[in-house]
Amino acid sequence: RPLLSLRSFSHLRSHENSRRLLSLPILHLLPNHARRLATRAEPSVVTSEDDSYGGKQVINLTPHLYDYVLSNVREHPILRKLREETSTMPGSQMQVLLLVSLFLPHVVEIEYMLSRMYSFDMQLEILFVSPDQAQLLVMLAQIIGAQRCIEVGVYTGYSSLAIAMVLPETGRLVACERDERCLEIAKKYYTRAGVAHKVALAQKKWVNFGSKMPSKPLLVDIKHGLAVDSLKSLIQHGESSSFDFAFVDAEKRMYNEYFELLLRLVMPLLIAANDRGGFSSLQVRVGGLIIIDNVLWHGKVADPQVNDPKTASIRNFNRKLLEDQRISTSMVGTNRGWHDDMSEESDRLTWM
Ligand SMILES: C[S@@+](CC[C@H](N)C(=O)[O-])C[C@H]1O[C@@H](n2cnc3c(N)ncnc32)[C@H](O)[C@@H]1O
Repeated sequence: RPLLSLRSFSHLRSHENSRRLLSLPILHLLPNHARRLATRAEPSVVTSEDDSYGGKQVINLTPHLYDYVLSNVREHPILRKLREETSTMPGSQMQVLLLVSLFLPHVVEIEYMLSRMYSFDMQLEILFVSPDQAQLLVMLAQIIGAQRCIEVGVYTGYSSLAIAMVLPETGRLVACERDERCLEIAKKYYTRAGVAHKVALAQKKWVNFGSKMPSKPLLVDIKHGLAVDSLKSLIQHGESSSFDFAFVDAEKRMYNEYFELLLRLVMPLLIAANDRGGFSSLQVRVGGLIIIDNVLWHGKVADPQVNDPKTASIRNFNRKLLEDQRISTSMVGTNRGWHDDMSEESDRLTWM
């Protein structure tokens, strides 16, 4: 019976208000097949509302089409195992973290507060990249010949494992994650896949950044295991301009801070020359790639009526990148997440 009423919502889906109805958390409570039915009536092609694009159409990834995409992904068996294990993890204990953090008097650092609150949001989010997104990440890393990578937001390690598996033996991935329980799972799979030696974990209290001198690991004090701490530590320990690839998938309101720190860490290949054959101040940045997940934020960034802090922050960040002359950017739509959760608009748009 609930199916019928939700199906009737789906006929109204193109209408703005009905869209919101379908985004209501109630859809999360439905079994997967009910969610699929509730969202099946979507058009398979979307046309830009702006006439100046001449009715430009893009394919809308319907559940059916997305299943087809997923059936065309190469996913390593170890990655599949990790995905299956991660998808059974409960998120229910996370609300408690938010409440506890609000009463901790010594918690003053903004990232720390945000990261506690993040745990609350995590219940509502698709927590890790889908196999098709991982395939794209990996391919981009391979195309640029990535050697030294940073991941901000590891969770149980799906995307970092995918990247580490294609890095050369000399390659290194610095994995920034504040949740030690998640990292335990990640470590298990890094070992299982034989790539643990390529991954340097930026954990609470200390971090092993042994990538420059593998036999002599460098120990750095990290207060909360938070990403900004870790990135700053890398800079302080002389690792600027030594990475070539970064993937950001952690606290959304810290995107700008992550980005600015990563710009210092990710390698600008400086082509510096002038017509007299010497060096000049002309510097051309080529080579480094920073990929940032979730820049559509469940479609909320395009809705002027949504102004919650996280949406506003991502919207400002997107605007800033568009205007930032230091970088080349591209917003790339990937998918809606591999979960069967069809209640949200795609948020997996990525800046590169
Ligand atoms: C979306 S998940 C990452 C998923 C992962 N990239 C993947 O696709 O497999 C985000 C992760 O970022 C971590 N995180 C959130 N805020 C953080 C912070 N301030 N510092 C470090 N990690 C953080 C969370 O604990 C969570 O595990």
